[in-house]
Amino acid sequence: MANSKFEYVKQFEQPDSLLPNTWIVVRLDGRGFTKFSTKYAFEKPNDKRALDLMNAAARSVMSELPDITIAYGVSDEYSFVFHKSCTLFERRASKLVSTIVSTFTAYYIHHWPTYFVDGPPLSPPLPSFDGRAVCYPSVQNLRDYMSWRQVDCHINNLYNTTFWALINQGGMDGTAAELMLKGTFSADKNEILFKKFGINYNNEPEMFKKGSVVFRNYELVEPGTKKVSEEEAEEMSSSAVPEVKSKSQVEKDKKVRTKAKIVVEHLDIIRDEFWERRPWLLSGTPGKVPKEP
Ligand SMILES: Nc1nc2c(ncn2[C@@H]2O[C@H](COP(=O)(O)OP(=O)(O)OP(=O)(O)O)[C@@H](O)[C@H]2O)c(=O)[nH]1
Ligand SMILES: [Mg+2]
Ligand SMILES: [Mg+2]
Repeated sequence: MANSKFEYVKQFEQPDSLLPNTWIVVRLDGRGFTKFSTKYAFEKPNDKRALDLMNAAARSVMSELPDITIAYGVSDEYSFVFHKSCTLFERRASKLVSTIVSTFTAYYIHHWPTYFVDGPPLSPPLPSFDGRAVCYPSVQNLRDYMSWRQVDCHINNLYNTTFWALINQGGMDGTAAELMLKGTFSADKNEILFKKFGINYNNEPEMFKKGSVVFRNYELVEPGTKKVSEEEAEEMSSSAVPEVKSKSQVEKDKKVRTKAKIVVEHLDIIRDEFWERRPWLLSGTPGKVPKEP
């Protein structure tokens, strides 16, 4: 077919492929959730319904996109990780980000009535999310990114738990609570919680303290057996030439991934153990699907 005289406008489209052979993290974040959480009376500082809803939406995203290796969520944000060998959408940033953000938003709204059973139904302005993609060249960089988010979760949660205890149980107003916490360290906050309110921070729900990690579950590897150490994983995935899997291997991996159960856990992802027991997360090759009991 002959080109129309308008077709030249295609030249204005810019390529936006992400750097090959790097880990892609797409992080989304709720737009104006300070206001949104007030509108729907989220419990302070943590609303289990809201977090379970975020996790349900993330799990739905993962089941629609088998290329996602792992996801981590806290508060109104979620990070989705693609293996460095991933070639989905030719690694085009806008396609990856817009697909993840719109799929997540659609499921957030879809699952809303399951988690907010008693409250008012959603009404405009409806929840929306922004998103960005960042490339990390090494396993160490990727793990440091994940650790950064989980440390952030811990710091914010300890602060918020203490802040709201001072207000709800201590009868302080926001300004006084803020002033009291100014310049305090973690140990001080733990002590305030315990001495003033008898709260042992360690006994707070794991989801609040650690955030949520979503991944495909295969048979766990016993530590000390067939584990892939961080160095080995780094070696496996640090080849200068991007790993190219055959089409049939890609299809086979996809089948196994689709079969695997997607789980939501609240685990320490900073320490080695989490990664060592789940070598498939960094190797990119699916593990063995556990037999039904
Ligand atoms: N009460 C309550 N609020 C929450 C909960 N989770 C998230 N939020 C709110 O969501 C906000 C998320 O912070 P940000 O993402 O930094 O801020 P934002 O208001 O969403 O603004 P932008 O992200 O810049 O659009 C928190 O400050 C809380 O106000 C929850 O479980 N309970
Ligand atoms: Mg936000
Ligand atoms: Mg946020």
